[in-house]
Amino acid sequence: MNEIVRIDNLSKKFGSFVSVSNLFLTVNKGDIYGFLGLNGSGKTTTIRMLLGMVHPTKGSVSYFGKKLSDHNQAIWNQVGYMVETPYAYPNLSVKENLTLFGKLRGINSQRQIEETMEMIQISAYANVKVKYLSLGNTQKLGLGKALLHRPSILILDEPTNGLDPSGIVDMRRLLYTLAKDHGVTIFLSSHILDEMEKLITRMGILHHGQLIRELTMNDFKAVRKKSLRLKFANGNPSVVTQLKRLGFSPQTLENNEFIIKDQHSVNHPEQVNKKLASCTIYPSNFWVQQETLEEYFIRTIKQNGG
Ligand SMILES: Nc1ncnc2c1ncn2[C@@H]1O[C@H](COP(=O)(O)OP(=O)(O)OP(=O)(O)O)[C@@H](O)[C@H]1O
Repeated sequence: MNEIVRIDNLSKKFGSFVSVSNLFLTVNKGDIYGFLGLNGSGKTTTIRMLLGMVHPTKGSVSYFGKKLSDHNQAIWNQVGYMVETPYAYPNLSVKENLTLFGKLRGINSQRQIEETMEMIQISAYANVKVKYLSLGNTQKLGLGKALLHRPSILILDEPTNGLDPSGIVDMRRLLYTLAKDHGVTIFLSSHILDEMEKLITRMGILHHGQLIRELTMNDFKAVRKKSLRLKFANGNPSVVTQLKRLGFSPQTLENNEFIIKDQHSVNHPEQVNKKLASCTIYPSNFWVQQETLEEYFIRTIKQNGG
């Protein structure tokens, strides 16, 4: 089945405050779905409803076509999650912790524990007590707990929270490997948009509890703004006139930098370069600037009332 999660008209009110409003969303097999939103936009509330930790005011959540309910506990055999820095016993080693958490889930196979440690790339620390682990490795261990029963989908709320830059990159690579090599579908929220840009295959932007945009990474690559940038080593007051004479409509930035935005030029920078050279205009830097996910996210939020 392609559709793993379906969120259908989901809303949550706390008193009169609407935290999540009329949310429709699907997560398909193989997605690495980035759930993006500012602080307080309703991401955690949604994730808690996905995990049955918060009861929706309205709407439903389904996994594999079956609605989440108290009578359908078997669903949790296929779901793994990490919603906050997960607990581990500090005086037990990584392996002892996973063995213990495995037993609580009815998993007694040492092989499965070893395989889990390989999946989360922590085997080198198998015998290290958890209290001596870095935060990055503690988060990996949390992922290991979530993966012990080999779920089809992993739901993660801010998995890189508190990690240093190298821990963040490590976590991104690990999640990519889990999706690519182990076929795990991932739904995750994060604030670190430049990392998300390198990882996710689809995204939903949540704003004031509403899903204001949903698109694939390929859609994003097609719709993001692009412009041609020219930078000159030295100031030349006639550049703008020369560029206009060549048919361009340049905008001037600081530091002898100019932007050309017309689509033909952006799509054919080599033709622009040729024209410039024919008039002995030689920029020291010449490149196509693409809107980053962070810039696109901020633009989308602003278009929706900021
Ligand atoms: N139990 C609660 N009672 C009252 N209001 C709540 C409760 N839980 C969340 N909220 C409110 O709902 C809104 C959404 O909160 P939520 O934690 O889901 O946002 P978030 O997008 O996860 O933010 P962050 O990125 O800061 O974690 C916030 O305004 C928050 O104050």
